Amino acid sequence: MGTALIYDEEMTSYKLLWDDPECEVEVPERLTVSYEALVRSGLADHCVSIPVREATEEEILLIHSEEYLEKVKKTPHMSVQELKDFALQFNAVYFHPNSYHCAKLAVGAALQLVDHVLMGKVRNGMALVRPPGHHSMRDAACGFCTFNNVAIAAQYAKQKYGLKRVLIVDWDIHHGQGVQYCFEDDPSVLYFSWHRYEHSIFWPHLPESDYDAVGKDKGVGFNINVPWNKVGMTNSDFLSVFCHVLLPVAYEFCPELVLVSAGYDSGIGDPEGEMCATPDIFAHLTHLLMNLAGGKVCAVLEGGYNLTSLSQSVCQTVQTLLGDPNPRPENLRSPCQSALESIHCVRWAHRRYWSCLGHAADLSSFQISTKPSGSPKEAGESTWKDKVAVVWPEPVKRVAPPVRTAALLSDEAVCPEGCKRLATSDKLDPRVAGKLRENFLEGEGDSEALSALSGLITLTEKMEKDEILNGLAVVRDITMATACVVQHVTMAPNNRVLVVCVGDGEAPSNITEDRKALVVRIGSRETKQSKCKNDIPVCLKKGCADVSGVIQAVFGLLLPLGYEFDPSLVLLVRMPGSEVSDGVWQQLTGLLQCLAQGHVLVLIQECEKSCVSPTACSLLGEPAPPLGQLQAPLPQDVEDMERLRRKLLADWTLLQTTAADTG
Ligand SMILES: COCC(O)(O)CCCCCNCCCN
Ligand SMILES: [Zn+2]
Repeated sequence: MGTALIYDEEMTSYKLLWDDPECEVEVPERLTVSYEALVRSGLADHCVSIPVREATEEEILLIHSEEYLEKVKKTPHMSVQELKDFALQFNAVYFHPNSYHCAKLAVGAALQLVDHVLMGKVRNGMALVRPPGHHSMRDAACGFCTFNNVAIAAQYAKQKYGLKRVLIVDWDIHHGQGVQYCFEDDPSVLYFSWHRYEHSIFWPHLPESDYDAVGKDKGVGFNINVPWNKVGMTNSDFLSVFCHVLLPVAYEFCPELVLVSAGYDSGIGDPEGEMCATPDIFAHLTHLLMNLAGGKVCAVLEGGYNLTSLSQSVCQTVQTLLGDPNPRPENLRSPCQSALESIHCVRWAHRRYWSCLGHAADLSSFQISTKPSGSPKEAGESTWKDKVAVVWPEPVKRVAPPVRTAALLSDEAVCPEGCKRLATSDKLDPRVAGKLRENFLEGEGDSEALSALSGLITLTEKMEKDEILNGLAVVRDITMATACVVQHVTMAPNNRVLVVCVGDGEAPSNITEDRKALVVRIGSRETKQSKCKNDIPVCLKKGCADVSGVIQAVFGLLLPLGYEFDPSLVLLVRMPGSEVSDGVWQQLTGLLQCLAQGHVLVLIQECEKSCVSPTACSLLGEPAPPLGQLQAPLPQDVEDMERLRRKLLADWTLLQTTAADTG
């Protein structure tokens, strides 16, 4: 199933016809540079091109009032002066004789995307539209927006397809207050937005953009605002919010559709956002959403005003939607204090509504930073032209290896559909063979074990050379196999391997303190083995059968650790007898491909070969099936994980969830 791309140059046929410093950033070139970058990079050719259409009045009226629609319908016939006067009644908008037509196309594009995804014609997709949508309200245009494209799409999806749960992720740097107003009392639409706020001195200066606006009436808990109270937020701040706020809640909510208000003014170089997150971060944000809703992700363009940053970020998003491997996250470091305060506040504000946040530390432990004095920043004070030109490195080229998934299986086993069987090369380098015999086979002449281990070596070497992206191996002795891979990979100077052991059993013995291997074990009991710092056991009372517990561990511990460790290879080991469900296993296999440029090697014990095909599906890029709405994790497990997290804070900064954590 493919990735849809919806674009029509007709949406570039309106622009600002007079002087207005507030609106001059919103230019037609935003769309052309984005589309041209997709064409130039070859990504557009790999997408399924879907035509736009005009939204019908009925569809627009899903969100907007008749009065408002009637007003906007008059704009095509207005003079420039009348357009200017008409715009004055709204906040930060402009109109053009063609903007109504384009606004109907923008809505229609979003609905075309939703139709094709929900009818299963494509897996996911992106709509490049203007005018954007997330500020417009029932009766008003606002912030360059005429109709609320994403809000209409959510309502349309519920009405036409009977969806019960829709997630809207708004990573634009402005608060989509228009979306919040539409759904704040609606528990079927979970709206998440982060936005530049600076304690409301940033536009649109709304108190209801703060973290304590959690929704109303039946909708309490279903509106999540993460205010950025400082500029300069980085990739680390963004990933921390995804791991410690959005994703645990999104998995508990279990949406049937994910809509992304994909604004790229949150990226570096943008004059509105003034943030520092680099374009490749959008590959990770997209990837982390792609195992929700069975992969049904619809990204709809909102803002983004630095044409270079915008076009690079759009390409990063589409390339990930297409399933290409993610770039390795560059030099992640600690989230800043202000971001940690925001994370702490929003987790605390939602602690009663989401069981995954139930243990969020209360706010008494620190004073929220004083709201700085200072008047709201108004346009003209330092228009975007005055801002210092920001530069950043071109994102690394992301090339999908010729073979996506290789399988190392016993001769009689059937190779899963789509995988390439790895021939256990009998021409093994005699030195390697000698080493393997010496280290792992105690010299016994077990040629089958030797060929299995040598097959593993071959697999890892082919991944290192980017000949294959990922792989799975069915082995007889999983502990030996793990130790063999760890030893081989860590021989190379700047290689690092993240070992994720799912289920009980002893971790490989050869884990050293040199931070070239990090082992995270998710199981049911503390193993007796003395643990070095790089061997982290996560204990769940009910073991890996506990879906909520495993998901809690994945987002609260495993992914932050994995991102900070930044391995060159992920080794995912399914310990024999682990009661992990195929669904959870597939989620893990899918999510962990966000690390190590997707180089994930899965080890499965011979007796567990029934999970070979679900594993292969995930390694081939199939989205994992939804897990269902999650129950609360066991309080005991939550406490144990919290204690473990606090213990690890000294060495791992991405585990922080409160400003007090650095104490
Ligand atoms: C969905 O629209 C995309 C967007 O969120 O980027 C629009 C931002 C409007 C920003 C308006 N600035 C007013 C500055 C006042 N000093
Ligand atoms: Zn914006």
